[in-house]
Amino acid sequence: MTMISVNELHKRYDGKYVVNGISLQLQPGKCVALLGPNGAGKTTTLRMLSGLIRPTSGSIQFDGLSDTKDIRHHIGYLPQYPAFHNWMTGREFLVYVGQLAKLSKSEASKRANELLSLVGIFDAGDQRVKKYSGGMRQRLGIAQALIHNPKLLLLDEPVSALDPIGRREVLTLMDSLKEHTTLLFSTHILNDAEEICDELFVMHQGKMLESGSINDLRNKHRLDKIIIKFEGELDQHKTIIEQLNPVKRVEIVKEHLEIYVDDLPRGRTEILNLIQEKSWPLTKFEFAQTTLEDMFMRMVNK
Ligand SMILES: Nc1ncnc2c1ncn2[C@@H]1O[C@H](COP(=O)(O)OP(=O)(O)OP(=O)(O)O)[C@@H](O)[C@H]1O
Repeated sequence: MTMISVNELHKRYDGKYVVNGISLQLQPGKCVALLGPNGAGKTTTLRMLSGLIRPTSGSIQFDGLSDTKDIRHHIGYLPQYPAFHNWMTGREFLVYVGQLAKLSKSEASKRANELLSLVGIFDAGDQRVKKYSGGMRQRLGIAQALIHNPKLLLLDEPVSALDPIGRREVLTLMDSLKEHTTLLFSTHILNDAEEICDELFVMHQGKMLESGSINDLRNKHRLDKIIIKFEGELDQHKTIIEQLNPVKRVEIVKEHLEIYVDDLPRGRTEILNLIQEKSWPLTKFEFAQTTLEDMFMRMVNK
């Protein structure tokens, strides 16, 4: 069964498509990261999924429902920059949000207690929000998003603004929430995605570049490379190496040549033969593999 199914979603601002035809499916019980550099269109996508803004075109189906009004009851959303009433205590804030979500005062109060303990700030429940650390504020933000017991939790860059301690606290909390709800969160840091998720959507310039399990994507982007270094100029050597058959691409990185090959044994033999034939003054010859990180960094730096 699919929890949310998105087809050819577009959003246009000022004549420009900032989300440009993305399709995705989210299964219940999963934790999925929406990964992309700044400006990729992650926030816009999450806001469309949460029903806060309307798509220019395309469809979003939630559990078979097609009306965006219905969707909102099932979705909890934490914006990138959540706003709190700083003069309230954490508990007062959650009771207030609970009442906005149409809970009675006593239900809201019970729910506030449950959530304060779920997100690990029960002891700080009677402190004013203005005294909270960044990590505590995000945890309160997550509690707020869970107030109506949503089936799907959307978190927009929940750890990006936090220091390492806050980041750790919130990632640990998110990891534990996976048992209760389906989780989709945006980030521009692959490590965060890998730490708690099994699946990735990779966005860039409004498009979905990749999607799938982190393991599958790792295997897909694993390419062998040979790193070599010579004394002297590299440009000429690069051009000659590029002519070899097993060589797919050559890059100059920090005075090294990085040679991507699709057949490592053949690539190694042909490159070594060439070096010998030309008597190039070799100072380094090393093997490595590209990773998902490399793919992401190349994409971001394009
Ligand atoms: N309301 C708006 N009006 C005009 N342009 C917008 C609006 N909202 C977003 N954009 C533009 O859409 C593009 C995508 O923005 P979005 O915030 O969705 O990206 P993002 O991947 O979440 O990036 P970030 O991590 O920086 O928030 C950006 O170029 C942004 O300037």
